[in-house]
Amino acid sequence: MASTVENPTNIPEHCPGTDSANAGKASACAGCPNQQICASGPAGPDPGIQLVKERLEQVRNKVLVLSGKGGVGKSTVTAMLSRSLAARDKDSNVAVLDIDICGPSQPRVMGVLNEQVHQSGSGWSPVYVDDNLSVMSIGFLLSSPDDAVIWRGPKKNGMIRQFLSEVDWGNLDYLLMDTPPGTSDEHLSASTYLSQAGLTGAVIVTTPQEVALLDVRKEIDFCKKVKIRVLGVVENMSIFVCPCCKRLSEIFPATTGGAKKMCEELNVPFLGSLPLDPTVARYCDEGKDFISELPNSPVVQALGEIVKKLVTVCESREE
Ligand SMILES: Nc1ncnc2c1ncn2[C@@H]1O[C@H](COP(=O)(O)OP(=O)(O)OP(=O)(O)O)[C@@H](O)[C@H]1O
Repeated sequence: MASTVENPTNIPEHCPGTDSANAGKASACAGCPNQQICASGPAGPDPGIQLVKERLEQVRNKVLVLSGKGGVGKSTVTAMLSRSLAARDKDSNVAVLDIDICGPSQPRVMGVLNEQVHQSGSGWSPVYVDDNLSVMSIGFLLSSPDDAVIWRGPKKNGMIRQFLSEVDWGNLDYLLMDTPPGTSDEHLSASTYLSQAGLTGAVIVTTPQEVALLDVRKEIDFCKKVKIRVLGVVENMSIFVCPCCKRLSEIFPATTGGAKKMCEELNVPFLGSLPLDPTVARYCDEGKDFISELPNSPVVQALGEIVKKLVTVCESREE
């Protein structure tokens, strides 16, 4: 669990966590390369919090991407936002950290499925999608994309700590962190480790129907409880434009007014809506950059507006 861990697979499955009174002393600790460090350290705030703060000092905006429900397009939106942020200013540096430990999607969506990460003296090197766009994901550490990651909380916690404290991102303008749906171990770990590092806030992705919005309200409540600023809500798959007849259909009807109305009620920024476009799904499955290939698509146009708002919201904190 400490910064000296050489290989994340060394972390015992039932690791009690470094801030546990049992750290280094539990039966699960036997054989762990960090047993002595954990046993000798004071049980108190995790030293990883300071390591993360130091490592992310040169990352200007740290943004969590959250969703209440699964399958609403959070990973897709994370990838789209990162590509769009990187494309709008070639002098900026953007990165995606995939902390969806059990369901990493970023290697596929970003088109770097078979890449591997390398370790250097200054930490893990992320995988570069473009000169100014990089990705780190547990997917790069698995021997096959079909491998299942079946880990309990403390082990996920250790992995997230490593990702946040040991990746050599260099100078970054935006680090977008793709999380699993809901509010689980990964979210708690990330919010704890980022607590001193100056987390900019969270973007929440939803679809328009009430069943998804219900969970977004819980996500917003989670953010309030752990003091994460809600940067805004993106409504994904809001409308479907038929590629043949151009008719508009609401595949997921906004029976209660959709995300915009909810944002007004809860007084959080609404960043915009993205249409449902089968080309997007196909391009993401193939890991292709549709932003540069389909600049006139309604999704890319809408994305441009969302990114503009997101940048304004992020910069407003930096005054
Ligand atoms: N705007 C869109 N138009 C068309 N397809 C989309 C759009 N957004 C997402 N999709 C597709 O919807 C599916 C689910 O998206 P994605 O994997 O990003 O969801 P998710 O919320 O990250 O899911 P989970 O967190 O449960 O893994 C994917 O096949 C993706 O290509």
